[in-house]
Amino acid sequence: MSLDPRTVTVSDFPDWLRAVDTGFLRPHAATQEEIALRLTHTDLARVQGVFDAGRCVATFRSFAQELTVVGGATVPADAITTVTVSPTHRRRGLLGRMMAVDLAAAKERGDVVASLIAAEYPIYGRYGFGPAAWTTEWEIDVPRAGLDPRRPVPDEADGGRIDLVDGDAVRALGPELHDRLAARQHGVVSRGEQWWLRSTGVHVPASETWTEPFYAVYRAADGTVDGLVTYRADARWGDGKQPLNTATVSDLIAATPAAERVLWRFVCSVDWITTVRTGRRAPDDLLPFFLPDPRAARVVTQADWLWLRVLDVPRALTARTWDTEAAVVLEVHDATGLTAGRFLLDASPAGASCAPTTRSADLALGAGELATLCLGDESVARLAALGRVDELRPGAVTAADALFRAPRRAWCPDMF
Ligand SMILES: CC(=O)SCCNC(=O)CCNC(=O)[C@H](O)C(C)(C)COP(=O)(O)OP(=O)(O)OC[C@H]1O[C@@H](n2cnc3c(N)ncnc32)[C@H](O)[C@@H]1OP(=O)(O)O
Repeated sequence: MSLDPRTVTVSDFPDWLRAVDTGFLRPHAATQEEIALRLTHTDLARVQGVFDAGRCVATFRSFAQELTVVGGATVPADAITTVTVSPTHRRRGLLGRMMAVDLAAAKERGDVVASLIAAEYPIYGRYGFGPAAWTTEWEIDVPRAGLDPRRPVPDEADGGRIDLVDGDAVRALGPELHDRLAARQHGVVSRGEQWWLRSTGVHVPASETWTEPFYAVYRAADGTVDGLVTYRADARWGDGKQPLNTATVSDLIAATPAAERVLWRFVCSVDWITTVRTGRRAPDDLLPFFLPDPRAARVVTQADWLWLRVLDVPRALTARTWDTEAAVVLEVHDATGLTAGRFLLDASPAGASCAPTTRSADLALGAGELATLCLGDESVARLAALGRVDELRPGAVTAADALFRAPRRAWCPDMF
């Protein structure tokens, strides 16, 4: 089999899109207009394909992204997406080949991490990725929640207000609000203009069906837009006259916990809504505790979500903040060589330094474990108990465990 791996050209692009649809098991429906539109915002230099007798059989794309790390700073990330290999060509190393090309380019460019949402858990660990942010979805049994249906939301004491708005308003208000979320929540990834156009129904691929959602913004007492929720409702009735509607939230972002509280209570207060599906939230989301009976929020999904791969150890570890003080020498094993080495991390609440060292190592770990730890969402002690972090100096696990932890869980609200 003579295969041609290459960077995709404009003339390759329609067949490349066809191959993506094949890999993701969906009917190929892209129109000429859609293909032309996608080309306007696709950096072809970062689109790879493998061709067999002129036909695309493998796809891979990356794009520039900013990732918020612990403490609110952002680092440049190499966001990987649309990874597919045709079922006729799987398990011949095509993904491995495309991944190596992309990660080498990302490292060369100066990206600090690579990021992706893994379709299946077993795929990406071998490339040095690890799950760095998990996600939880709840279903709220509204009648059980104990909220008072006679009260307006927000109540008068709040002083703020909620307005139903349209997609134009969301595109106007959303980016600034999202910037404020990103500044306070590690794990958040940047949303470019395309994200807003797609999520408000302006640019929807032909393979997807668009249903116009409801959008509501929360303005605090001083008029600042502090929150935005997007939800859709079904039309289920029991006995023909008993409303049993479910509201499914596709996005709820807020700049303050007070705004989160008002918006969740608002969705639960909509007449006819008896069930609320929350969409992807952080595992430690405040949501259940906004309800008088937190047990009314039942976990329906809990899973790994954002996977990271560290490309630059010193920059990944110095960009974040640290709540305690410790110096630890990490021996990083990385079969690809991208980050292998021994690094002295000297961290304190005042800042951190991290650089290659010849000192003896305190802890040994793989690149995937480092990725899993870097947003503070996993415990060093747990990884040590699993045999995935080796303690080389007594006490190092305890010290590193306290050091790496973040006050709140990481949260990546987006699929990309
Ligand atoms: C970020 C994203 O886009 S996530 C979406 C990923 N894509 C999909 O899930 C679509 C359906 N699946 C596919 O298209 C393909 O099976 C892919 C892309 C996942 C893998 O492509 P392949 O070319 O078969 O992978 P490749 O041959 O390079 O395999 C590399 C290794 O990963 C392993 N591997 C690949 N996919 C899987 C999987 N789904 N489960 C377990 N192991 C896997 C292979 O066995 C191989 O292992 P080895 O190195 O020990 O021999």
